[in-house]
Amino acid sequence: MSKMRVYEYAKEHKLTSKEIISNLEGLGYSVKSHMSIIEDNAIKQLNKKLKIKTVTVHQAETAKPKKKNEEGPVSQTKIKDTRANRPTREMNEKPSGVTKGRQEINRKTGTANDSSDGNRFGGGSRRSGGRRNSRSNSRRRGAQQHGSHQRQEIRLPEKITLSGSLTVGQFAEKLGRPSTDIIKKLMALGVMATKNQDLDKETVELLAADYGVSVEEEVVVDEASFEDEGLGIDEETAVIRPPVVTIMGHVDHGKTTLLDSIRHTKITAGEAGGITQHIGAYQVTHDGKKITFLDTPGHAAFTTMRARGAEITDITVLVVAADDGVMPQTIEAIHHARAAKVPIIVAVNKIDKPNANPDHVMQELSEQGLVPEDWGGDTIFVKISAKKGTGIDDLLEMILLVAEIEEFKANPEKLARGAVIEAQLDKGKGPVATLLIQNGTLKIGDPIVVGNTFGRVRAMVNDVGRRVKKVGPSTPVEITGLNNVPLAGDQFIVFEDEKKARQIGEIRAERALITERKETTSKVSLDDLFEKIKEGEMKEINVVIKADVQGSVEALSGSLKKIDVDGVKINIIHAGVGGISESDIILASASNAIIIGFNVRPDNHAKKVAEEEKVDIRLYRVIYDAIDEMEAAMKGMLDPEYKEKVIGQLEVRTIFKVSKIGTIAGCYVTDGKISKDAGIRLVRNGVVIYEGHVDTLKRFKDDAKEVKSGFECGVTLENFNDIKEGDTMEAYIMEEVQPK
Ligand SMILES: Nc1nc2c(ncn2[C@@H]2O[C@H](COP(=O)(O)OP(=O)(O)OP(=O)(O)O)[C@@H](O)[C@H]2O)c(=O)[nH]1
Repeated sequence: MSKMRVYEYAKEHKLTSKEIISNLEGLGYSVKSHMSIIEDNAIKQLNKKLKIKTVTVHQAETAKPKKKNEEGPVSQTKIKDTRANRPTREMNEKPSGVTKGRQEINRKTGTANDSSDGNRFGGGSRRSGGRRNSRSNSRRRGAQQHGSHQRQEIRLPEKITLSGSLTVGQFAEKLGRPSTDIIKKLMALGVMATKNQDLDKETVELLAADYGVSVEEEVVVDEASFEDEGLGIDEETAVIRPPVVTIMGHVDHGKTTLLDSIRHTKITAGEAGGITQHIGAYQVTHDGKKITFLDTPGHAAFTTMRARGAEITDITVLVVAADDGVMPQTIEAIHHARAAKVPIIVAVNKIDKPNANPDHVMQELSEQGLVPEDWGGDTIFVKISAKKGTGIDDLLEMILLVAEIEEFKANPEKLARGAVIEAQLDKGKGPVATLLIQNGTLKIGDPIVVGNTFGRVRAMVNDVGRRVKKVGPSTPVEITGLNNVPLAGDQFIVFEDEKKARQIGEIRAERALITERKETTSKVSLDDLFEKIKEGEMKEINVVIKADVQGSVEALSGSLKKIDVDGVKINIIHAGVGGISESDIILASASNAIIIGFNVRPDNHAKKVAEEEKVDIRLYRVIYDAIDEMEAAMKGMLDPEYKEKVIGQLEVRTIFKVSKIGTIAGCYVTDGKISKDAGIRLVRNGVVIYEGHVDTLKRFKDDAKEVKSGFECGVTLENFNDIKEGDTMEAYIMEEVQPK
């Protein structure tokens, strides 16, 4: 028997590398990793042991503590006891509305601003009490001996719960007291309140304290910030999911070639025959196991996703060309993968090249801390030729091996969660987004919130262009049915009902708008603007874009930037979320820009300023209308090319000299026509002796716009009187050459 690696032995015996490692360790061997070599002797011992002890190993496995993605069930509410005993000082810091009344309360009752005195509302008898409200709760709840409480027969609750604010009526209901009691109490304290008036948290707490009732604050989990919850992976029910792999490396080292090579040789079994479709990610099957590859190589995309909070990559394949070695972007890629704590597999590419030097690559990478297993390290190196397809199977096998060790898991039975890989606006389909399912299963019809937009999954198409009805974890799928275009890296969540999805989607859009507004108000700078205008000679149209959500802003900016009509481009000087404001108008006015509003309108003040400043505001509800109109406007804006078109010929038959007017040529139109706005070339004996414009054109005594062939007319020329009988006139116009 010869020696073999741990994973090879595991594969042969249909066990996991982990199991083999723990068995070897049980036999007293020290094993570094799944790539470690097992010597002949150990194999013999292992064979012997496994026959007897396989069961034990499994038991040991199940008893192990859970490792990754360990999260408890997501609880909806957390109860926090805020005990109604707040320092009076806080009240004085917030003098507004109902809250303001409490300041007066303190003055009236003469209660000291001191938290040790809990009886802020009580008046005479209370003031001498000096007890802390929270401590006196039970006594008061019981006998209700003092003041108005004596008359109340219904027992007060021990505590009430509060989330946000309560109306007077709601508060009364919670206490089991008539609203009038509460209103009276507030009145006594100098606050005039109606039943429907909102009481803020502090007021509720103070009133409750006065009744000796404690207040528990219900902290509702903010469902609109679903990113904060994590993916909700439940280890108890989680099952293994395919790994998601990103390929990184230096320019020209073969990332794209590798992605293509894997895709073409390994299209998901059963899906062969489908039409390869670029949706930003694809899945292949190797040894009956799936692997998902993100189709956008390079760390820019990887980092953009991460910057947006989406951590979708499980494994990084670092491509290094064997004929070029470690390059700046190779090192960058290592840093990015490390920052994301993603395991790295090195693919030493282009080994088919005569000058390939894989050892050199290994040595250079060792210096970066990626030491090959053969050299005692723990980094997997695979030698490949992406071009020739060499070593692709080995690479896939290593990816599956790492996946086996890492145990990437998800709960297919849950509602789907995940991230956007890419998204765009399709002319026919509307917003289209490729989603990667990270947990749960996504189904047609699912109400979904994606980034700051929402919708209902209308259709799903997989990476080979097939329509699918549901997709599980680690699967990329292109969906339609969203209201707007999300951004790559945005996260998504499916809700049970559409109403909820809409509600959450709207909250998120609103929040994004507020954040955006805060950011943009400080960004606008006229100085920058003038700098930009001074730059270069290139003709460009300045545009300010305002839209309802960030997705639309980006979709619109992206499409407008792509418009290029004979070298004239659109220059977006400012783009933001929110209504069109005065500052947008001023900006547009100063930079001679057009404002494009998508699903937003200018407020009245902005409208007025726009009129004064003569700023053009264009409002659209369909992104494509905006783009089409801009393009058309740009065609009109180009310096038009003109060519002359002769429209008529005239003969000068008589001359009238009129002192005040000058020379009137009595003409006959021999061909075509003459029009008032035509250009005229006066030709005498084949020589052009005048070129200019018609001054007056008359039929008998009346002004005429045009006179056609076969008719007579009187013509005077602009600043020219030397017209003679027998001259001919050529009438022409300049015609714009339409751009193709
Ligand atoms: N001989 C050989 N050439 C290869 C191999 N893999 C890629 N190439 C060639 O290397 C060049 C660059 O390959 P790409 O796949 O475009 O490299 P990339 O890393 O995606 O490059 P960027 O997209 O520019 O970052 C192409 O001409 C490929 O044909 C290989 O295994 N052997």
